[in-house]
Amino acid sequence: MTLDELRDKIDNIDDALLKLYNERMELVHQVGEVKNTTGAPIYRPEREQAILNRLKSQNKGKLTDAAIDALFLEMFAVARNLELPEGVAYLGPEASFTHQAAESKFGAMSAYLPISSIPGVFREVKKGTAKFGVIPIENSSNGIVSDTINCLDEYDLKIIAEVCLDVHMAFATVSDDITKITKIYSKDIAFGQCRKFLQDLGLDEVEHIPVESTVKAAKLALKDETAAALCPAVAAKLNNLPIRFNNVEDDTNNRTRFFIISDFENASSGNDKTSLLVRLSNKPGSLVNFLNDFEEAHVNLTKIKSHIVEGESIFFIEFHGHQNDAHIKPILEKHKDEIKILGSYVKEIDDI
Ligand SMILES: C=C(O[C@@H]1C=C(C(=O)O)C=C[C@H]1O)C(=O)O
Repeated sequence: MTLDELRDKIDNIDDALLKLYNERMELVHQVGEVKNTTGAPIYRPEREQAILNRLKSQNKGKLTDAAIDALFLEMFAVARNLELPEGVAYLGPEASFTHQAAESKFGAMSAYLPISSIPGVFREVKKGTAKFGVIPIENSSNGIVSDTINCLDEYDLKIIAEVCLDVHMAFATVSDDITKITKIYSKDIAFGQCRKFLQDLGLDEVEHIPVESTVKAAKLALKDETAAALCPAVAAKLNNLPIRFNNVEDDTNNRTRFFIISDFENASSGNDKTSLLVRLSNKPGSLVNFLNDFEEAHVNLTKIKSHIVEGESIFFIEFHGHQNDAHIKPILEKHKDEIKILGSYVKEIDDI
């Protein structure tokens, strides 16, 4: 086929897609009307996951699973935004990893609100400035984010989804001669994450200047030919700062898990995880007794971390299943005075 013939065929497919998209949006609108009569939330992550699973299982074409996610998640986000524009507060600044996590769920059409602290994200969702909040919960190298646990304890909001991102750092500078670099800007934690790379390039001895965000690091490095930034590739691109090396972190499996919080509870998807905060009485065996109930019901516990809130020890616990599942509900009911259910949501990963 000639180029023109191929392009004619593509144009015909795009025309058909446009018609189908509009037909689909009309149906989503009708679903929205049904939801409005009952006050049900527009966003249903478990329904979106079911659609993605179905499509992936029947897919026979060139699209990979990741490509199906990318195309359809964006379409879901567009559909929801046509129904009700979504405000998404995230731990900023722009181009932070949390921003990337937010965009992976809420697409290009949502109204994003960068917030400078984790408690600030919770406050804005509670006030209703934003319908959704996105915050980090744990990193594979640095562990649990205490601020997030404290806020989950303090605020009456629900975890409605989890997102896991690979965390990669880039080394970016306007200089084309690495030996002329005299200072490196980044977040304090990132210098430690890239220590071996800096040693290998003889950059461990130059001045390391910690700044509040990697985006700020990129901005500062742009103005100075003797400076470089350690920052996510998107932060460098956003500031037109040339990337010299990609993936410079020591642990290339470095991952961060994020929670999406809102003011509603998800229905069961059949593939869920639940997070709890547990305050047990200070008696011998109370933790073992609590955990035994899960074992007896064959519930797969995936995480247990102790955490101190205002001098008091609490446990952050996660398990496979939904809070309304028949084998889980009685356990949560039995311990209702000791637990705070933080949310049940579609399981994206087994554990970080
Ligand atoms: C249309 C619905 O609402 C939203 C949009 C969806 C979609 O575009 O398919 C799916 C789930 C919801 O987030 C629905 O709940 O079915």
